Amino acid sequence: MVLGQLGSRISGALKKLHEKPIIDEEAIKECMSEIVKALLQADVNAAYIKKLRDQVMLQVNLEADAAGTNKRKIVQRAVVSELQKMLETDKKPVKLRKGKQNIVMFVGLQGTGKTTTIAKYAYFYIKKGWRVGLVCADTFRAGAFDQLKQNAAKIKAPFYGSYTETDPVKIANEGVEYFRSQTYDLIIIDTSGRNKQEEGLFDEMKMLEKTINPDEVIFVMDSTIGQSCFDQAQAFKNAVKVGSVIMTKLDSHAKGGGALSAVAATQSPITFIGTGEQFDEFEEFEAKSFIKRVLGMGDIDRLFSVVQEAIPLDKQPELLNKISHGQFSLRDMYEQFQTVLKMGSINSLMSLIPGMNSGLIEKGKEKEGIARIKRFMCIMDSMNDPELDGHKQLNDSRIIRIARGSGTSVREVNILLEEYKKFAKMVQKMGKLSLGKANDMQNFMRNPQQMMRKVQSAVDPKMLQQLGGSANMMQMMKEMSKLDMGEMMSQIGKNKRGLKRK
Ligand SMILES: Nc1nc2c(ncn2[C@@H]2O[C@H](COP(=O)(O)OP(=O)(O)OP(=O)(O)O)[C@@H](O)[C@H]2O)c(=O)[nH]1
Repeated sequence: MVLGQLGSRISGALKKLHEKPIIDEEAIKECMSEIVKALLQADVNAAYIKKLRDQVMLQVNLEADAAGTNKRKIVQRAVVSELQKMLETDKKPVKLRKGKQNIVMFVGLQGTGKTTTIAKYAYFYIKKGWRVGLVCADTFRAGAFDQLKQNAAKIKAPFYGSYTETDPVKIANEGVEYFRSQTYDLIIIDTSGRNKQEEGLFDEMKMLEKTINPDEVIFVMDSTIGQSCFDQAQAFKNAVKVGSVIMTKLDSHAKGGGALSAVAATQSPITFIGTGEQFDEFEEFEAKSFIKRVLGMGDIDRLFSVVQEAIPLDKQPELLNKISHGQFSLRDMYEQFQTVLKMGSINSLMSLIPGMNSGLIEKGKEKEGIARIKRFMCIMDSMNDPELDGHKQLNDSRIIRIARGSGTSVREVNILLEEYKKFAKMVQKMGKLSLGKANDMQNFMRNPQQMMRKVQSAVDPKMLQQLGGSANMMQMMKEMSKLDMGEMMSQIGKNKRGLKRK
C-alpha cells in the first residue's frame, strides 16, 4: 500500500492509545504528538497539521463530557475525519460517459510520468470495455512519439501521431477527427512537457485547449516533490481548465502525504494515483477509502464492488453453487484466473480487507505470479471443450500437442495439471464444509476461531503461508467479524442494483 510507513506510524500511535489503561489528556497529547511527527515527515504542510491537531483535541474535549463516550474512539474517529478533510475537495471531477465521445487532454511537466499515466488511464477504461484511442500531440520531446506508440501497442489501443509534423495543434485536431469518425468512447491527447514551468508550454496548452475543446483536462503531477506540488498545480490551473489531477510515483517517496494534501489545497480533485511503473499500478482515489486503507482499516464497500465487478452477476450464484457441491473443472479454473487478472493488483485488493497487511506479497513476486497465471491460461487456450469441462482426461500425446500449441513445455503443462488437482481437491473439501453457501458466511464471521480451524484443514499450507500465515488470517477474520453483517448485505444489494443498470 502506498504511504505504508505514514499509515503504520499513525495507526501505531492510535493502537498505543488503545492499550493505555487510562486515557487522560497527557495520553492523548502523546498520541497526537506522534501523529504530528509522522505527518511532518511525510511533508504535510505545518499549518494543516496544526489545524488537524487542534480539531482532534477540540472534538475530544467537546464529546468527552457526554456520559459513556469512549475517548479512544473519539480520537480515532476525529483523526480519520480530519485526514479525510485534508485530502478532499468540494469540486467534483467531470464524469465521463461510455457511448459519448469523451475527449481528455493530459498536461504536465516533463518526466512526471505523463505518457506512462496515459497508458494506465487508457488501460483502466479498456478493461471496462471502452473503445479508447491515443493521440500524440507532443512534438517537443523527440522520443515521445515512439514511447506513446509502444505503450499503445502494449495495451492494444490504436494510436494516432506523426513523425514529421511539428504543429501539435494540427496533429491533435487530426487525431480527434480520426477517432471521432470511428465513434471511439474515449480520445486521449498526450501533450508536450518542459523541464520547468514556462510561458512557451502554457501558450501551447492554451492553444490546444481552445482548438480541441476537451471535456476534461487532466494534470499529471509527480508526488516526489512533496509540498511544492501546490505551486505547480496552481500554475497549471491558472493556465488551462484543469478538471482533475493524477498523482504519480506514490510508491517511491515518503513525501507523498504532503503532495496529496498540497494538491487538494488547490481545490483540484485527485482522481487516480500511480503506484508503480506497470500499467495496472494505478488506483482510483477517493479520500475516505484511501485514508482507511492507509491506516489498515480496510474498505469493505469497495472490496464488494471490486469483486462484483470482476465476477459477472449471472456467474455469481453458479460459482457458489459449484463450490458448495465441490465441483471444479479446468474451465472454472480458467474463469477464476480471468477474475484475478481483472481485479488488478492483489496487494491493493488485500488493503481493502480490514486488518490485512497490504504488503503481504512482495512486489516482484506478485508480478511473477501474474505472468505464471497468464502462461497457464495460454495452455488452457490450447485445450478442447471436453478437456476443459473434465469430460475427457488428458493423455501423453495430448499433453505434448497442448505444450506445442501453447508455445510452452510438457513440464509446464504438467505443473498446471498438478496445480489444478490441488485446487479441485481444495474446492471438494470446501464443498464438504459448505463454505461456499451464503448463510455459512455468517457463521464464518460469528465464530472465526472455529471456522479458522476448518479453513486450515482445507487450505493448502503453502497458500496459507502466502496469505501471511494463520495468525494473520485469524486477525483478518476477527476484524471482519466486527463488521455489521446487515450493513454488508445491504451493500451487496446496492452494488447489485448498480451493476444491473450498466
Ligand atoms: N515508480 C513509479 N514510476 C513511475 C510512475 N509513473 C511513471 N513512472 C516512471 O517515471 C518515468 C517518467 O515517465 P514518462 O511517462 O516517460 O514521463 P513523461 O511525463 O511522459 O515525460 P514527457 O513525455 O517528457 O513529458 C518513467 O521511468 C516511468 O516509468 C509511478 O507511478 N511510479
